[in-house]
Parts: sequence; C-alpha cells; structure tokens
Amino acid sequence: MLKKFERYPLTFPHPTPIERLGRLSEALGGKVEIYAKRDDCNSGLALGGNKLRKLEYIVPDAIAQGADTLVSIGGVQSNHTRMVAATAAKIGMKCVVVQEAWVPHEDAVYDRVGNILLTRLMGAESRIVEDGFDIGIRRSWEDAIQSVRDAGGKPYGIPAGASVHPLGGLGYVRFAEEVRAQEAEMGLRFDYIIVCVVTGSTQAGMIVGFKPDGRASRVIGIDASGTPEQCRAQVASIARNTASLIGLKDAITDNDIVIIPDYAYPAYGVPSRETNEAIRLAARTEAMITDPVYEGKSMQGLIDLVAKGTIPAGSKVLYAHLGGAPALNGYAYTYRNG
Ligand SMILES: Cc1ncc(COP(=O)(O)O)c(CNC2(C(=O)O)CC2)c1O
Repeated sequence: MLKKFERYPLTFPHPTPIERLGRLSEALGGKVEIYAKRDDCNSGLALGGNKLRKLEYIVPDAIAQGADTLVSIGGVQSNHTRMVAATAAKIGMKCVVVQEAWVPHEDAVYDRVGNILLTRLMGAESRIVEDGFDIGIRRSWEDAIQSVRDAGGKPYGIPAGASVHPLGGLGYVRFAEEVRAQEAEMGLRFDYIIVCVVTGSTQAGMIVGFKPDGRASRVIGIDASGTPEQCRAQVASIARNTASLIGLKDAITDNDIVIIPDYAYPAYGVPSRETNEAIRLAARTEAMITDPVYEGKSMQGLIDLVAKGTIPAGSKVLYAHLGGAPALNGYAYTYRNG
C-alpha cells in the first residue's frame, strides 16, 4: 500500500518487537492474552517513539522543498518536539520548536528536564510560550514559521504530533502492515489493538492500515487529549485523507473510528490515581515504563476494558507502546514515593 511513498529511515531497520506480557496478563485475571508492540524502542534517535515513524514519510518532502529548518510545536514536555529535534540533528537541518503551556505542573524542574532537556541538548531552538493546550493548528506555530522566513531561513512546518499533515498517517499504515507480517510469523491474530490518541495520526494510520483485513474498528483509541470531540474529528479527517492517498478512497466509515474518552481525566498531561496505578502495574509486572501523559492513560484504559469484560475473555490484545518515558522526569514529585 505504501510502495509509491518515499521513506527516510529514522527507525531501526527491523520491525519493532511484539512481546507477550505474561505477568501483566496474569495480574489482570489471565483470561485475556496481552502483547505489546514496542514502538518506544524503535530507534536510536533520542530514545525513539511514534513520531519517528510519521516523520520518515515527511522528511523526504522537507528535503525536496529545499528546507533548512524544521519548525514544530508541542507542550513543554512534548515527545513530538524532541523527535523533531532529533530528526533535524540527524539529517543536518536546523530546528525551531514552540513549547506551549499545555500542562499545569507541580514540579519546579518541569521545564528543564526530560524531553525539553533532550530537545535543547540536540541544538533545537526551544521557544516557550504561554498559550494553552490545543491539538489543532496554532498561531504560535505559524508565527514561528514566519520568523524563520524573516531571518532568511527556509522553514518546513510540521504541526503538533505531525498529525494534521498530508503524509502524517502513512507511518502507522506501515505499522499495521508490520503487525500482519509478525502475526503470520507468530501464528496468531490480534482481536484488538489499544492505542493512545491525542493529535490523531497514529490511530488514524492504524485504522487505515487494518481496514483491508476488517479490523479498523478493532483499533481502540484511548483519548488522552481531554477534548474528545475535536480529537475524533481530527482522527476521522486524517484517516479519510490517508485512505485516499493510498487508494482506499471512501473506505473509512464513522463506525471504523472507535475512541474511548473515559480515561483522559482530570486533564491532558495530568495523571489520575488510576493512571498512576496503571503505570505502577506495568512497571512492576513487566518493567515496561509508561508515562503520565499518554501511555499511562492507554494502559489504564486497557486494564479497565479487560476488568469490565469489554475486551472479552479469550481475546488477544496488542498494546501499542508509543514511547513517552522521558516526560516522567517532569513528574518526579508525583512519583517521589514510587
Ligand atoms: C508517547 C506518546 N503516545 C501517544 C501519543 C498520541 O499520538 P497522536 O498524537 O498521534 O494521537 C503521543 C503524542 N504526543 C504529542 C507530543 O507533543 O508529544 C503529539 C501530542 C505521544 O507522545
């Protein structure tokens, strides 16, 4: 489905591993088999993560346009801006990232550790602004792009999460193709795929990628944005655009888009007690580290959906681990007692 699209390798030259989470499966009652696909371990670039899969299909366009500066946006502890900074460093471009005030934080070091520390270490110009959380196209980002032009640079704009970009969904179409090949090798088939969703092109790409084998609606998005209607609309738009790009025009229906808003509380970037319990359970049963902004909430959703029987006994579930651990450093106070 993707052969006509150029991909600039930013991830390791092999599929990310799928591992069975036996102790977590047992801890949840042993009736559902849980596996994880480790996209958190997908690259040597600055601790990796889901955005690198997306950026592999965006970088060729930036190079073709003769850009010299990647310009993107996220919260202060954005994993996405860290991966854009990593990509710029790797391909020899400059980088400007706008870091908005997406999270009301309690840690004095929140704006100096984790993702933003790495982003700065890789030479990106990190511009902290006071605008609040929003997954859409931001004025602060548009102004940053213009400022690069005004300074004589050739900017290439990458929106938040590389999601509202024409090529933003392709990386996770490839994820689905990879999973199908691994299922064939493993001699199994997953009934559900659990994925955290915020700006949307990760889940949207998976929906498109799994549509041909009838599993689009088995990609269960766990919303971590706290703005579920905007998130759903963005996923739908990206999925339809991506489907058209790869020759599946009009294939995506509303029923293909399954997003559960129940675990984003109390707010984007703020973990609940249940989020923290989920983070601890994954850490203590599998030494699998999840974060309070994204994967901790999708792990919370997985645990709850199994406990409630929404994911029925006998199911095989693939948990998509998309990265995010560096942000834990901005929550040291929250986890001061483990
Ligand atoms: C670790 C991790 N897991 C899941 C997601 C959600 O992915 P989407 O934005 O494609 O829906 C992010 C996103 N992060 C954003 C960021 O700025 O880091 C785009 C919001 C993520 O970083």
